[in-house]
Amino acid sequence: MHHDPNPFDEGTDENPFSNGGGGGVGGGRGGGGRSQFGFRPAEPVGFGGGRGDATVDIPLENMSDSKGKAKELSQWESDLRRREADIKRREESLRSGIVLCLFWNFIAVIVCWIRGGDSKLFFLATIYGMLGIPLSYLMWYRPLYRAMRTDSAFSFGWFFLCYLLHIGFCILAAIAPPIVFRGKSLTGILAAIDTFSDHAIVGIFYFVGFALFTLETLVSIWVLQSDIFYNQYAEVLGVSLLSSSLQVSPPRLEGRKRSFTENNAQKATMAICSAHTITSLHSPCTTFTNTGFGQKQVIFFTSNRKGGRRHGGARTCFQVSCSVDKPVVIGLAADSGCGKSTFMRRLTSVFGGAASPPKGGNPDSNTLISDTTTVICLDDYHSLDRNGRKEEGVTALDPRANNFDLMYEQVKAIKEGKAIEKPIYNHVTGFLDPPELIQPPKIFVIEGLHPMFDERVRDLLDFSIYLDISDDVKFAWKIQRDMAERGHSLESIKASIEARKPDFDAFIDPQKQYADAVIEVLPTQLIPDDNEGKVLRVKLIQKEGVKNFDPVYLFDEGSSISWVPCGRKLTCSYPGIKFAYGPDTYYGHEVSVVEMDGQFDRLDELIYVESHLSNLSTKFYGEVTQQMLKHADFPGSNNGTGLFQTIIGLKIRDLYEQIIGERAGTPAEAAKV
Ligand SMILES: Nc1ncnc2c1ncn2[C@@H]1O[C@H](COP(=O)(O)OP(=O)(O)OP(=O)(O)O)[C@@H](O)[C@H]1O
Ligand SMILES: O=C(CO)[C@H](O)[C@H](O)COP(=O)(O)O
Repeated sequence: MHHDPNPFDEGTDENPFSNGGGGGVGGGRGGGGRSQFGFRPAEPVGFGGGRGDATVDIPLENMSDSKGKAKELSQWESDLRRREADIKRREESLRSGIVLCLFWNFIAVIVCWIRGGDSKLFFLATIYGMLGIPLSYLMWYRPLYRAMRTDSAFSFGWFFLCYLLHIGFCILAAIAPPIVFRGKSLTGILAAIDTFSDHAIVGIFYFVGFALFTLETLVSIWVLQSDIFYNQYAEVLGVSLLSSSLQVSPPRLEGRKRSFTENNAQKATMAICSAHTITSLHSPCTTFTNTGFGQKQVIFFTSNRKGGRRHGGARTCFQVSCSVDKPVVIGLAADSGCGKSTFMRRLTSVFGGAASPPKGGNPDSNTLISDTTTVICLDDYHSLDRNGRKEEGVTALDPRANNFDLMYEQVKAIKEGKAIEKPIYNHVTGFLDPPELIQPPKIFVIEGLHPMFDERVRDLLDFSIYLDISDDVKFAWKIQRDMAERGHSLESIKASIEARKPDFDAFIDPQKQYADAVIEVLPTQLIPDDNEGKVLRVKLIQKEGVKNFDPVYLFDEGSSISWVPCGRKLTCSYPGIKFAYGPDTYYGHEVSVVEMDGQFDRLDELIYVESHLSNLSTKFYGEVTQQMLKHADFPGSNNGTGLFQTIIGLKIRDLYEQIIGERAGTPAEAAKV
């Protein structure tokens, strides 16, 4: 009999090995309909009963990688220092210029006085010189210097006003209108013409003075109006605002540089910056800050050599949006030996890197760091070491053996972008080792027994996952690992599982009600009375209504579906593969459940299954299959555990990108990793 179990696909053969066949799309959402697919009380998901200005943004690059970010900021600062030196040099030449002008004015007036001019001219020229030279220092050179050193807008404003007065005086001197003593106290053009007709020598002195004042005027105006000057200053201002928004002190460039580049992790607060090019009709690019998002964000436009190009009247500027780096925090709960490490390896791989323990640190550290993620193990918050637990007669699962206050304080600190000194529980010795320094990453994962146990810690999580491994499967996995890899006897493994069971039920298992996604691993239903535990039935239980998380679905969102993909497009050997999808309730929450029972024969054919799943948050067609093939040797790659762990990894990447996009006030696209 041919029965097409997939109503949406032509030519899919029935799975000759499946127990009961596919059955097509479940009819209706009534009890009978769903129980058919394993979503009903007969086989509850578990579940606690009941139901349920003309700008165009062009993403240029993302600087939120912490190493890239530090490098970028360090390059930025050295560029800034160079530009600051440029501004200072220019201002120094201008001040030397006015000193020269006034000195020459003094000489020229003395020559004029000697050639029969009025002695009062000499006194006036002396006053100009004596006042002008110190005033230029006090009124604009020093304010500029101060503005650069203290980032004070007031100093900058004062400098600007005095600088305009300086330019005004230079113009007046270069013209020398015949107001006082026929203007001869200043060596401007009118006085030069006047004196030249009387005494050619004096006239020449005056003409030179006129040339000097004119040059000083022109250079001063050029410097002031120059885009470079303006934007350099804007940049000085912008970076100082950025630095102050990051609470970096002292507010000197040297101080900032130290903070950003010397890995002074305890004090420095990191920023996530997204750089975009923006085509702006404003010219030049303007500087502004946006102190939204809890006073922690600064956005400014700036032009530089790379970004300050003009395109048909519009200017391409850099827009740099920075927000204080508050890592996205993920919680992963599971009992020991339930696949947390395997899941973490899959997650890290989704972000394109491998994780390793902190370099040069404790070789028994439980922490894994990659470019994007830092995974800490909550075992490090055991307050009692192995002996301590023995003496007190408590297991590691008992809250009394764990320091939740410290866990909360430290997860909170990381979430605020601060580094922490986290303790280490040494699984080799059973002692608590000296702490290790943990820097805030992009994604901070807390994995272990209790990530959702303490309400304060739970509230810090942006997303939470629970790996729910049924007792039989857990037992099989534990035996496999602890006997083969850790040399434990079968009896000791059994005894350990039994001893932990009451505390597991009391303190670990209840956390699954808080999880945004649960991966539930059960024995297969495809083999009647299976007791081998090799073939698994795995459910991905996804909470509805979680911010930045759109549940994955099969075929048709919200419907109930049972699907046997085996046939022409997917090779299956006994006992075949069966998928199901449908809505349900889980601890009173609306959930969507995707289920896979069985295992893949050929991983490359997974693309066929992938193409029928939606909302996968992949970046390209086939990414799930690619990830699975990449890690074909990881435990669970041939079944739903690997598939759903990979999918959750992609969803976490998507969630991260959305959160960062929101925080930086830029399109989520900009935060893509
Ligand atoms: N999806 C899977 N399919 C089959 N076996 C698995 C799967 N995941 C894990 N295992 C088995 O369980 C063992 C423990 O996995 P893993 O080290 O990832 O768990 P863990 O939760 O990190 O353990 P622990 O907390 O004790 O360090 C693995 O060695 C493997 O034998
Ligand atoms: O449940 C556990 C989580 O990994 C461990 O058993 C607990 O951390 C104690 O470790 P150990 O047995 O090495 O003293």
